[in-house]
Amino acid sequence: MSLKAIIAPSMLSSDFAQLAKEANEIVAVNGADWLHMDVMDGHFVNNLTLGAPVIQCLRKHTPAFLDCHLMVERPQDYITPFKNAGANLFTFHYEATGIPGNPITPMEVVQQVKQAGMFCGISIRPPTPVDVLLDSGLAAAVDMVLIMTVNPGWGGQSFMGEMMSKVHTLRERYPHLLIQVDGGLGPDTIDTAARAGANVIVAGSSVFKAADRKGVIETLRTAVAAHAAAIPHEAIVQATLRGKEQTHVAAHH
Ligand SMILES: O=C(CO)[C@H](O)[C@H](O)COP(=O)(O)O
Repeated sequence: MSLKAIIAPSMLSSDFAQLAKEANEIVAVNGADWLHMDVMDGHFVNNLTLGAPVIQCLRKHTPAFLDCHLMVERPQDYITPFKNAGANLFTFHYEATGIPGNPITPMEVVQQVKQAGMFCGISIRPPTPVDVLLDSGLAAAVDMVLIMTVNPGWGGQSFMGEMMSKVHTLRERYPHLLIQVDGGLGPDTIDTAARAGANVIVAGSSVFKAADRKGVIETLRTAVAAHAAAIPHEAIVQATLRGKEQTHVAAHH
């Protein structure tokens, strides 16, 4: 089965006190593909959310694909804990590496994530130009690029349409790349992102605050599918579909 769009609701907007229930429902009942887990350390961003212990607990309750977005300093310190906790995808920030306090290069982090056996994503904040991912070979080395469409830290912010030029540049250079966008995505902004070439959509408040969560997820999927080709990353597609199927099976027993 092919997949043109990956819809990843941000669990930051769910009820953390009922995380496992919310996670399984959003996949098995509402049709999401991934669970987007916002990991914030209170240093790289001002907010503090969850870490590997919560991922490990959640993994015991759901077989769904766990898309972990690490908004943390020293991302390399989290690779083994997240792998052991059951994360599928480990996305770290370019800006957290290659700096005086953390001189490890982003490419070294990519290699370590892959050696650990996870898919690897790299993210850039709004002020960071997309060029840093191009000639460095980073966009070609990772499984996914995450273009932030808000300043990371909080859900419920407004979508920054001016980030779409980054998505467009990446899509032109890398027709097969998974390009994730995160921040302010919903039915009102999805067409702009889909037209630019995004095919992995994080949506927090627009999904979890909706009366019809399934309808919002379907709207996002349809908009992306209108512009996207089938995702050619076979390993990620298989892991996604396996996670969905097993979540459906578990929910109906
Ligand atoms: O990474 C994030 C914040 O840093 C969140 O994933 C993002 O903001 C999603 O929330 P919303 O869809 O409500 O904007």
